Amino acid sequence: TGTSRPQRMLKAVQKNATKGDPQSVISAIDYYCRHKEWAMNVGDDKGLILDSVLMEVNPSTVLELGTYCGYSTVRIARLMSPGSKLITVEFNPAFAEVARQIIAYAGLQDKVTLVEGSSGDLIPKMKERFGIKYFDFVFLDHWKDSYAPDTKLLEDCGLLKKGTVLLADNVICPGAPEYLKYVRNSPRYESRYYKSNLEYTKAEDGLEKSVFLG
Ligand SMILES: O=c1[nH]cnc2c(O)cc(-c3ccc(F)cc3)c(-c3ccc(F)cc3)c12
Ligand SMILES: [Mg+2]
Repeated sequence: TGTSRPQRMLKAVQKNATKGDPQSVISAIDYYCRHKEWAMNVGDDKGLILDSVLMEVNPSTVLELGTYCGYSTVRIARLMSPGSKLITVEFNPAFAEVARQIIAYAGLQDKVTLVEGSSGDLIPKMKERFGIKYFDFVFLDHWKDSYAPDTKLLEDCGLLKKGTVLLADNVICPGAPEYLKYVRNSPRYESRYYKSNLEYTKAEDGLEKSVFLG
């Protein structure tokens, strides 16, 4: 055994980024994944769309499903106002361990609570464990088959309010057809597709933005 891809990504951040500078962490990861070793970060193309939707919402509470190495966690938290909170859920302990270090290297650990476990188990515990009433913004980037069930679970747990924005990665590649059917056909959502590219490639992918109407 040797190092894992996430561990090599962390090394690249520690070598090439400046501690406490989130933009340099983002650039170091994008450079590494574009020129050295591909990895499933949302990336710089889709990342610009994530940034603009996030800034439009200016959320006080954010839920991220799927931390991986913390790239999108850093992208989101760097744009959040003082006092706002981001909860990010990661199932894989090895990913979570690297993500904690990348988030800390960016200096964003005070805004971010990283929780290890399954989204299906953790979503019903958000209110009691983290004192969350509602999420203003949800970034779905964990596993395509979980997007629809987890969205219904967020509704059932009363964690969405009128105006909450859901933004889902990979709705084309690898694709989340059941999720798209759900949010595009439900009268409770206003949805639109942002066409882009699969991270660090020329393949098409995109983000689906869905506003909960209450
Ligand atoms: O699973 C993912 N979660 C969150 N974001 C992902 C992402 O941004 C990209 C990919 C992805 C990987 C390889 C490829 F050729 C195309 C797309 C995946 C993914 C899909 C199927 C897999 F079997 C394992 C990874 C994920
Ligand atoms: Mg993704």
